[in-house]
Amino acid sequence: MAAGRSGTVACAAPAVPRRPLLLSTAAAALQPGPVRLSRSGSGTAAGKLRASPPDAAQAATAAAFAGEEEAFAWAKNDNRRLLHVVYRVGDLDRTIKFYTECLGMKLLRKRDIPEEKYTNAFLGYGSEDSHFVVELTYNYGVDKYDVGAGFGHFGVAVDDVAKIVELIRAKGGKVTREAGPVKGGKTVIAFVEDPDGYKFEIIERPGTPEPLCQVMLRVGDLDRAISFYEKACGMELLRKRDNPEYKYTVAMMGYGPEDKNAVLELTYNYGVTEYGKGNAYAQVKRHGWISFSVVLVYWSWSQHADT
Ligand SMILES: C[C@@H](O)C(=O)SC[C@H](NC(=O)CC[C@H](N)C(=O)O)C(=O)NCC(=O)O
Ligand SMILES: [Zn+2]
Repeated sequence: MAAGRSGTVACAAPAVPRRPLLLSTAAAALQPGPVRLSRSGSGTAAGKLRASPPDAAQAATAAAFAGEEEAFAWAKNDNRRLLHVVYRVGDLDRTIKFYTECLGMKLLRKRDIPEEKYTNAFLGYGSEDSHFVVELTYNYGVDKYDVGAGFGHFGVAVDDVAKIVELIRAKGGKVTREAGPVKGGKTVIAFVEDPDGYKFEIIERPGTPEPLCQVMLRVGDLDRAISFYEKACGMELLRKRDNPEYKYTVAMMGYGPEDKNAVLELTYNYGVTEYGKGNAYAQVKRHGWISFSVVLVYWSWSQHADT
């Protein structure tokens, strides 16, 4: 059984105002006025996060933010980082084996939620308190997902790309692009695929403190995407580079220098304004877009709502 793939990128914002946070971001532009976040239903992520119009009490709380500018200012002034990226896999042990034996990640924790019929596993290059990690979701009985083109790749920084590529090949991993300088640049990269077909760009960047260094998403309008991640998520545009020879522009967004922090790599391919439903990308973009800000604000809120 296959299902559309979707994923979200979550952030932590350890220090946030102690008032209930209302989602008042570019995402709320889809609904009049600020909206409140809540968990409901029993989606794969232990209840889907929903944004819903506020009732009178919530509207009163919304006064806590004088307006959109203040809400955006909050996003900008917060001390935050990219926390984890969550996506679905068809066989948890198969993926854990590949990520630990071929990509050098550690299994950080695993939790089974039988009542919701899914199991999560967190893997990364260090503790979740200080590193960007992956959160894998296995839904009982779903062994295959439709991986399409809106999601581009994860980036893993290593000391020696060629060596990692040979290790992956020796272990039966799928190398889709041999080690060598990136087209139009100098950085040595390679591409491999994990057992579900998610692409990993192996990037030669010795000594980085954050080996899981990129999530690449293809976007249909780069300026719109940059504005969202700046305004709604408080990210900074770290670098923008046009590659006319290869007809794409890339923008790196994040909360700190690219060589020390995980970043969102937004790729605009000339003339491609959306990544079709057929490959389940629209909801990944929309889902990632909404749940990105929802998870971002929810995470902050949930950390303080009960204190
Ligand atoms: C900055 C670094 O992390 C990159 O990922 S650049 C790699 C480069 N990207 C693209 O070409 C993006 C456009 C492409 N049409 C797409 O949608 O993925 C890349 O993949 N280069 C290929 C190579 O062989 O160098
Ligand atoms: Zn990349």
